[in-house]
Amino acid sequence: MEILELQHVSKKFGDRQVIDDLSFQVPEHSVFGFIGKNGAGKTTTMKMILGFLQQDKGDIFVCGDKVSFGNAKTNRNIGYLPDVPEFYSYMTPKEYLKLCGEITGLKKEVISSKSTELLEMVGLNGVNRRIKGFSRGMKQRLGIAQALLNEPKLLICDEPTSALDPVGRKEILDILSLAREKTTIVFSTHILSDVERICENIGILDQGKLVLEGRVEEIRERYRKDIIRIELDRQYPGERAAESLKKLCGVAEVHRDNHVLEVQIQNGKDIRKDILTWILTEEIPIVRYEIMEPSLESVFLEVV
Ligand SMILES: Nc1ncnc2c1ncn2[C@@H]1O[C@H](COP(=O)(O)OP(=O)(O)OP(=O)(O)O)[C@@H](O)[C@H]1O
Repeated sequence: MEILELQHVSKKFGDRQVIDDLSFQVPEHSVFGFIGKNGAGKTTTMKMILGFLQQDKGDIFVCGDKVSFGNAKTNRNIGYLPDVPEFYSYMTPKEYLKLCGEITGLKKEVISSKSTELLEMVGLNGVNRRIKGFSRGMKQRLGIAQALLNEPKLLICDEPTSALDPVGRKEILDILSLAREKTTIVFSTHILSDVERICENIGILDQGKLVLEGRVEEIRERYRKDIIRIELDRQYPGERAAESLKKLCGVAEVHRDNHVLEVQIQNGKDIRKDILTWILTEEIPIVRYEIMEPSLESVFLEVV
């Protein structure tokens, strides 16, 4: 089942077309990376999904129900983590979750057990300090616990890792990986290594249009460039190896950076075995032989 579906959504601010005929679907229990440069339209899209902003054209469905501007009905299925979550800073995490649970009408026992479970999950159980002294990472973790309190079917996170250091980012990504067992996650970002770590599906937004969408594995396969990287022993003359490789049938180009050769293979040819045979027959001393996978970063730079 699709938890989120956008159909031909468009939005203008004044004369500026910020979202342009945007359509995508997010299947249940997946993590969808919504990628785009600053100003690409990610936050605008999230606000329309939450019914905070009205689109000019198109429809949005959450768990099959149509989102209508200003009506919070579909938001009962959504947990939202804004990029900079705000809290009552004089409260402790437990007090804050209790307040949130009471506002949304959860039963006392449910609030207590869910708070303990979620604070445990985000590594804040037993932290009885006021939120005021929390680091950014701790605030993001508490924000995730709060967003999951109502057991939403969809968790929307707006740039949850952008302001964090590598340790804080890893903590958030680990927590989101755990949360995906209970919910479906859409998270916006421009940090592509984060996406590679936890997303099955991505959509790349550029100037309000979705320029690429699909499963990460399939996209990598589609953008594979058939490059083989060979690292030679430093004693061996790299130039001689490069010249010899260029003569091999099926090699399109050889780029050399000192003792590292990058071999571009002609389209559609599979000469991996021939290169290995060449290494053996020419007695080329190698340190490493690697078939290069395209990174999402290189794909991103190619499509935007
Ligand atoms: N209320 C508004 N009125 C006018 N223009 C707006 C409004 N909100 C956003 N914009 C413009 O729309 C464009 C998309 O903004 P949006 O915040 O959706 O981008 P984003 O992808 O989330 O970027 P960032 O990563 O910087 O948050 C930007 O050019 C922004 O200046």
